[in-house]
Amino acid sequence: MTAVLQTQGLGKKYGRRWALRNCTLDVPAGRVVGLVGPNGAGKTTLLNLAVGQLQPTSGGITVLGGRPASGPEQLAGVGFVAQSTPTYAGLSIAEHLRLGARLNPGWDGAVARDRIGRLGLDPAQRAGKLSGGQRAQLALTLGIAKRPRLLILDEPVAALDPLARSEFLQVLMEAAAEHRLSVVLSSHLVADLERICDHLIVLVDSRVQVAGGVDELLATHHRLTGPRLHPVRLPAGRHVLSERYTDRQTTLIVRADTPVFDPAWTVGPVGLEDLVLTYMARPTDTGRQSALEVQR
Ligand SMILES: Nc1ncnc2c1ncn2[C@@H]1O[C@H](COP(=O)(O)OP(=O)(O)OP(=O)(O)O)[C@@H](O)[C@H]1O
Repeated sequence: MTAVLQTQGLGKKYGRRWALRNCTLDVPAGRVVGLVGPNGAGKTTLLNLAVGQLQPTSGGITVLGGRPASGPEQLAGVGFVAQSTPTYAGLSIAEHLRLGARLNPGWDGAVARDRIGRLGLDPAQRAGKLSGGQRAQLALTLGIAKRPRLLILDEPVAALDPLARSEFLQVLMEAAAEHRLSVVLSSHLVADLERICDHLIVLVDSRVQVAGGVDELLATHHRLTGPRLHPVRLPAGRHVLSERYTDRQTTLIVRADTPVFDPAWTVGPVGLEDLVLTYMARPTDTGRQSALEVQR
């Protein structure tokens, strides 16, 4: 697997407090990768380290094979749409595009103008007068027209209404396919991630709880329902991730790399939302990357 972003024991401390600690992960190239995890898991810290806006306190991070923001090639290769989708309120859309052209050697003016046209935005409009959704689209346009190899987006759609969110994700999906971008997108909205991501990383307390292709994750996780049994015994190779009991019934979420055929259990699929919630609820495995990594 070629990785566009790799961390090894990465940590960032603010004063005496760790925002990210001992984080080890790989982000594969050529994928749209969803980064999900609870509040405070360290997602924003990780993404800011990846774009060189923060410096690590410990451990290492490699982006596109080099140190983040370490030179012109690195800076040109990585696009970033931050949480607040920052734009300059006093500048018009056209001025943003001119600024983009000045600052980015690989700037694709035709892509930028085409996207602004397709969005129906007036180039003379000031960014400060745009709606939240339009501002997010402008920030995304700047990120795409830079023609990076890796585009990183930190919760870009959190403040958008469902329609604006859907339009934003549509543009992102089109750009990822058209320009063969590697994308890392953090979000709490699993349904959105399911729509556009082909790879998922669940980060809890700086640790990767599970990572893998979305199809593989869905194929290897199952909901087993059966009579109340305690303790539960399953054949080797099945990892029980969660157990729920009622008076009569046991429900398990299980990871199994081979199909589960067991007459004692009714086997059903697990949706991505439930899968993410299951891993978010599990205690973190301190000190090493989760053994539950699913590779293509
Ligand atoms: N500038 C800062 N100064 C001090 N502590 C910080 C700072 N930024 C983040 N933290 C702390 O670091 C931890 C990780 O924060 P981070 O924003 O990276 O998490 P997150 O996973 O992005 O959370 P969310 O989903 O809420 O955006 C949190 O406990 C947070 O309070």
